[in-house]
Amino acid sequence: MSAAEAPRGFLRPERAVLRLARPYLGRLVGAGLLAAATELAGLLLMATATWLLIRAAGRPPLDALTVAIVGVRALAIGRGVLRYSERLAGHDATLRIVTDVRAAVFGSLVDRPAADRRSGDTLSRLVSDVEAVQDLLLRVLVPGAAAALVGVLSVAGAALVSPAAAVALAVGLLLAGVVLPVLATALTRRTADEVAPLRGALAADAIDLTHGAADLAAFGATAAALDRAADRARRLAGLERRLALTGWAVDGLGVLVAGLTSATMVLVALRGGVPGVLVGMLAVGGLAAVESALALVGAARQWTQVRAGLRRVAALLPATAPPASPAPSAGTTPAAGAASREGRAAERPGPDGRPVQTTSPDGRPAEMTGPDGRSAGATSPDGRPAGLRLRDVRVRYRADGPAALDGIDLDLPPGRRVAVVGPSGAGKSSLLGVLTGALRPAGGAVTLDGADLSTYPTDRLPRLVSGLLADAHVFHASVRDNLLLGAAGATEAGLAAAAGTAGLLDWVRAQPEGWDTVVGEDGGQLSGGQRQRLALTRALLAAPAVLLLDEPTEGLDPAAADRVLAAVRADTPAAHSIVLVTHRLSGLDGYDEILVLDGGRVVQRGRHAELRDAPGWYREQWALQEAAERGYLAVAP
Ligand SMILES: Nc1ncnc2c1ncn2[C@@H]1O[C@H](COP(=O)(O)OP(=O)(O)OP(=O)(O)O)[C@@H](O)[C@H]1O
Repeated sequence: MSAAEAPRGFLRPERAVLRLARPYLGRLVGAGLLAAATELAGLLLMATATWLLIRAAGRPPLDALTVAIVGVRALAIGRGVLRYSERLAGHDATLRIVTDVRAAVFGSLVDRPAADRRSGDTLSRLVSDVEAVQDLLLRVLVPGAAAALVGVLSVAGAALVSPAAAVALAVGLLLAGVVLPVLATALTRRTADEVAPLRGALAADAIDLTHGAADLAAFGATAAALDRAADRARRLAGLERRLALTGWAVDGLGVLVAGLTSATMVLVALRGGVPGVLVGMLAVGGLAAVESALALVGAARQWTQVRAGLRRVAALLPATAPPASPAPSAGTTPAAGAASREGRAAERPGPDGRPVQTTSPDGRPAEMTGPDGRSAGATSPDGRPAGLRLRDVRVRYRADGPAALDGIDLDLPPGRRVAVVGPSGAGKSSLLGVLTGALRPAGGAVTLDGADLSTYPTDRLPRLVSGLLADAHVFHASVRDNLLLGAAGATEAGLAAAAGTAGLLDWVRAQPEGWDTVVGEDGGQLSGGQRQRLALTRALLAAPAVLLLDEPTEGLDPAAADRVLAAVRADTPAAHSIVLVTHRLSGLDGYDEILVLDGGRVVQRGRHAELRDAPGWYREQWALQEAAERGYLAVAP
């Protein structure tokens, strides 16, 4: 939720939350009184112990000390009992209130349109944001109220002994309980405001770097993404150091205020002729009172930290302003850095650290180059680069397990379009894994323009061979940033062309934010089909020389799938080859070769018309899909 969604106005979020606390007001006040009694017991304990020590130094008869000795013991034990009771009462009241708040938030979320309910966001509101309510009550309100009450009572107590000392104490308490908390909040607010989104962005980085590792590697963007995450971690560490330093400085000032208050009380009491024993009690009592007021510094810090969560919770509670549409939050665009906006220089650093143009976003074919970056060595008889070649490739995931690929031969000269089909588990995705270099074959040879694929640097290979692989990760970033991952310098016209091919353009244009629409964690704000179209657009925009597509139309209805596949084939530059893995056999008639895999072996290969007429898996599947689709078309609107 954006800050725009938060209810505004003085203490509006706090008031909205506390409205739900009304039925438990008695319990809350009880907890506050117990907290104040605990602090007072501590203060009286110090004062009584001081009186006892000073009197005992004069060796009076034991009878004269008995009451004080019993008082010290009773206060020491009583303070522990009071502290325990206060915790019990405070948590009891707070957990009851939090239960009600959680129920109200849950009810409000359920009533919202599904599009507004991102899973991560929903969970965060129910868990961490509602915990902000708990912190407000237990760490801000209860200790704050207790410190204020103890302050008033201790000033009144001091006034009975010495009005001048009471004035000094009141000034000390104001400094410790009002000025220092305000100062601490003012000094840390801006830094604390930067820390929260940065932590969120770093958490999103962690998810994208793990879940999106395959996609980052496929587009050669791993190093850049790691650099960005490291940079964010460095910035966060710097901010947290600054917060800690400010905290220490404020704590130091607190100790100074306590010492100065106590010293001033002693001086004015002595000048006023107060007896020595009472002066000692004033000095120690003053120290204890200021120390309990210093708890307000921590409470104020806590308050600034929980306000963002409180605002989000308050926005969902009844009788608050209806929430506005969510806006993209800053700092949660991990892929954003990978891809910069149009107009900004957006090149990816090459292996030597200098920027390189990684793709051909305008649709020009990426040039086939050898592992050393120079133009390709081996050429086919007609003089064109030889492209990818697989010979007798074998893949085994476990040494003692069955072969996932067994004796695969494949030629992919530039411009060739090959489809790979077969039953589930036949080895189709494994074949793509071999082509990207992600899977090292146990036997056979994989060459790209005559050079062994494994000799290509990992940052160069993705520019030549990449695409839409299984379970493509969609980053918690804008549509634009998700797309620019594979083609950092792409223009808006390039984005529109690729999105048009994948059938995403109309949706993008219909969004108020257009290319800047944030798609949510793992594309959670998109439908399955939109998510797939986005991943396909990204693959098309990267425009590698060998485009790999693993089930690119998954989640699309048959008619849309046919449209997208035809557009992809038509719009892919003629010199680029395509390897399409699909369960769908329609639309394959334009492919140069279709491989039917089963149990890791090529059981049939040829063009669509040949395979359709030959007995085997392909013909059976074709007949089944035809019949199913005739049924679909008969009922489709
Ligand atoms: N990471 C892995 N570890 C172990 N075995 C694997 C792994 N990935 C795939 N396999 C096995 O290799 C074989 C081929 O799997 P692959 O994913 O290539 O098939 P597929 O044709 O793409 O299947 P589908 O159409 O269901 O996606 C299967 O028997 C599968 O169980």
